[in-house]
Amino acid sequence: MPKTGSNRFDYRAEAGQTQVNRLIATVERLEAEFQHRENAEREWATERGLLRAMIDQVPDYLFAKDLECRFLVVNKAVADIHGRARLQDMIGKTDFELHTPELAAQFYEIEQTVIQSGRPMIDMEEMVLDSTGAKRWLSTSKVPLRNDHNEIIGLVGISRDVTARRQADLVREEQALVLEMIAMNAPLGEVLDRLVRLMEAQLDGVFGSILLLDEDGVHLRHGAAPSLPADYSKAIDGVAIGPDVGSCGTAVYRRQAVVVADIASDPLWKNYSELAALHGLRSCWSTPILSHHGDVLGTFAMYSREVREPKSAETHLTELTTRIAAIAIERKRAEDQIIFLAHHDTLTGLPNRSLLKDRLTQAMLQTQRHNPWVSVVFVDLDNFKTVNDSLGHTAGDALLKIVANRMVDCVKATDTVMRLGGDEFVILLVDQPESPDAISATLNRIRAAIAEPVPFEGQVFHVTCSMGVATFPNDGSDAETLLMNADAAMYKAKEAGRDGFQFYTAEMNTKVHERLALQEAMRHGIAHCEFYLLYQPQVDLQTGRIFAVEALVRWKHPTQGVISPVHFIPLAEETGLIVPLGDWVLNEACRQNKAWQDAGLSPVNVSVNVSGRQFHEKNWICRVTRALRESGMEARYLELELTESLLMRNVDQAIATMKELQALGVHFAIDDFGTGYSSLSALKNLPVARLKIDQSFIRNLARDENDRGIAAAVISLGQRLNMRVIAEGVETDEQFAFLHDNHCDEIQGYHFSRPIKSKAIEDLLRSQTAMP
Ligand SMILES: Nc1nc2c(ncn2[C@@H]2O[C@@H]3COP(=O)(O)O[C@H]4[C@@H](O)[C@H](n5cnc6c(=O)[nH]c(N)nc65)O[C@@H]4COP(=O)(O)O[C@H]3[C@H]2O)c(=O)[nH]1
Repeated sequence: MPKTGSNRFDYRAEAGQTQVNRLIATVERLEAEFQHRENAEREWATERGLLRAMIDQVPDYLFAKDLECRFLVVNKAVADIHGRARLQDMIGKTDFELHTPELAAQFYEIEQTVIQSGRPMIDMEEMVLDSTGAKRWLSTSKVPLRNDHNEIIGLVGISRDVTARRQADLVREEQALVLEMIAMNAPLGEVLDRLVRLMEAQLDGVFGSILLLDEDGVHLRHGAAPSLPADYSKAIDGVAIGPDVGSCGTAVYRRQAVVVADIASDPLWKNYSELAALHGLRSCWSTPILSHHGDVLGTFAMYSREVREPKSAETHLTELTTRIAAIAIERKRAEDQIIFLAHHDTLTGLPNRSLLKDRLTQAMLQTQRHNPWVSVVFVDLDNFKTVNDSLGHTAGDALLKIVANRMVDCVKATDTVMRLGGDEFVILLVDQPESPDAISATLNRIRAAIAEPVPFEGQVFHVTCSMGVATFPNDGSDAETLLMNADAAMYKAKEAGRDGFQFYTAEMNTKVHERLALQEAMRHGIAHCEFYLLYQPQVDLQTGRIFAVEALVRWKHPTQGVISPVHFIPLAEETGLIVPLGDWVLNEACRQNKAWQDAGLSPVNVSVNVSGRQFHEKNWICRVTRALRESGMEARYLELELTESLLMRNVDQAIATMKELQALGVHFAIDDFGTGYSSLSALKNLPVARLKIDQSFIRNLARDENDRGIAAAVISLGQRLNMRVIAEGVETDEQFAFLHDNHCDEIQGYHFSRPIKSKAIEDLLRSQTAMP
């Protein structure tokens, strides 16, 4: 560049160069700065974008509000829950534009507290309605929003949707309440009602209904439907289940859940869609309620006014609630069953003793108002014990059931037949006209019905009954007296020959007292040796010789004189006094027989009657061996007479006991043969040496063709079973001749000798010993 002549120029040029350089530097700096700022802005935009994406993708609700609680920032979740498509639509809004005034005011108050106090609120539970109107539970934290100068300029909030947890908690709490109700025996209707309401509270726009399956297993009955239209519930009450009976009838029929989303078009509802439409019901899903055994107890149905299906959470909740309904129903049924069992006899299903006084008292109260009579009829079966003992308990039970049904069939629906236990029944006849004839007509019907033959497992047996009647108000003014008097009348009917009835009369009470007195006197008599034995000879028909004597007990009462065993043995058996008395008889009979032998008389057997009560004593065998040991009499001279019914009660047990005694040498005879129901096979296995034909067949031999046939058959049967056959109660020459002609082995009866004292037997045996 030229230096001379151009100093100014140079200067200027130099100056210009510096300026340019500076400019360039400035431009470059600006450029760099600009670049830097651009970079920073780009980074900032990226960061903002990331931040936005982040807060929008968080499922929780995030927002910031200014001091007036207007939205400054919201994330997408907030816009969604409020049904806004764009985030901007939320900015500047307050809760008063989004929620009900009450809810908005509540939010406003809380937020102002946060802003003014500067203290955050953490994890508050609050309920909001979403854009669809559904309830949502939020767990919300709100903290103050501050600027760089630490001044509060608003608040920041974050909310989490805890609706599912909250619902589960509520359901659990409600379920616990319902279970508590079940445990506290609340009425079933109330429990089911609560369950339905629980479901309704959880599922929006849904009405619950519980139907119960009737005992007949076919019809559905109303259980609970607090929100369904009452007319609709009424219309479906009693509907029969089937393959196309709406949702519920079909669910029970199929034993599986049935979901009908649109009642109007579903074929399962073809017969009921009109009814549903009438009440605005559009969808129905029904779940069968199953017992823990898998039996259907009813249905749990949810109706809605819209076409819809249950969501999986709803199905889950329905299943859970249905299980609780099952527990409630089963519990109620068990309770009903317990109450029924407590008041009813399990065998016959009739009311039992526990209801008797109550029913009787009620009947008497009614009577006082309307004035007809109430009769209490005590019924006792006459020969039930024989059937039960000889044919076993199954036959006995079957008989009781048949007899119970027959009695029920004979009386009016308003009368009550009750079983007291065993073969004792009480019938309560109410609304009786004041006429003994009308009562007699009813009782005769009952008597005839019971006496009808009873077929059982190929056999036919007969029972009769004895009945005693006491009528209110004449025969007693309270339940207790009436029952006692009816009982006394029944005893009278027994005494009068059974198979009949007696009306109570005042004298009967003395009979009852007499019985009690007799029992007491017998106890005293045993302790004071008032009993003694008579002996009745048993004679061999071929040789005419006495081969045995039967020991028969007598009671010498200090004031009443000698009492026959017919009068005291049944009572002794009933009260258990037969055990000590029977022991005494056995010991005395053995002692006496040994004494005769020791006196040099030809040895005979001694036959002793044994009652069921004695035979079933645990140490019966020991008692017999002790009697033998103490008397010194050989076992082969002892014969024990057991009745046919006693033996048949438990044949195997009887055989075992008998065999043990037989091994010692003791013999056995079956007494009163022909009055029970021995089976031939049982008879064959019994270790019995002798059959005693019951005297009732001998008594009428001369007159009764049947009795002659029976006696002849028993003789032949016994002999074929290798037993000796003895006829008892032989009184007349004709009887004797018949038995002789029919080859009976032995006889016992007044024809030869009455029961006589030991001294008289001694004389008879002595004369026999002297005979060749
Ligand atoms: N009409 C009539 N009767 C006759 C004739 N021959 C005997 N008798 C009676 O018939 C009964 C026979 O005794 P059973 O059938 O064992 O019937 C006995 C027996 O079942 C029971 N019994 C008697 N003593 C005892 C005993 O020591 N223990 C037990 N468990 N029962 C006894 O009392 C029942 C009645 O005994 P009894 O009054 O002594 O009556 C006796 C006897 O006196 C006759 O030709 N005509």
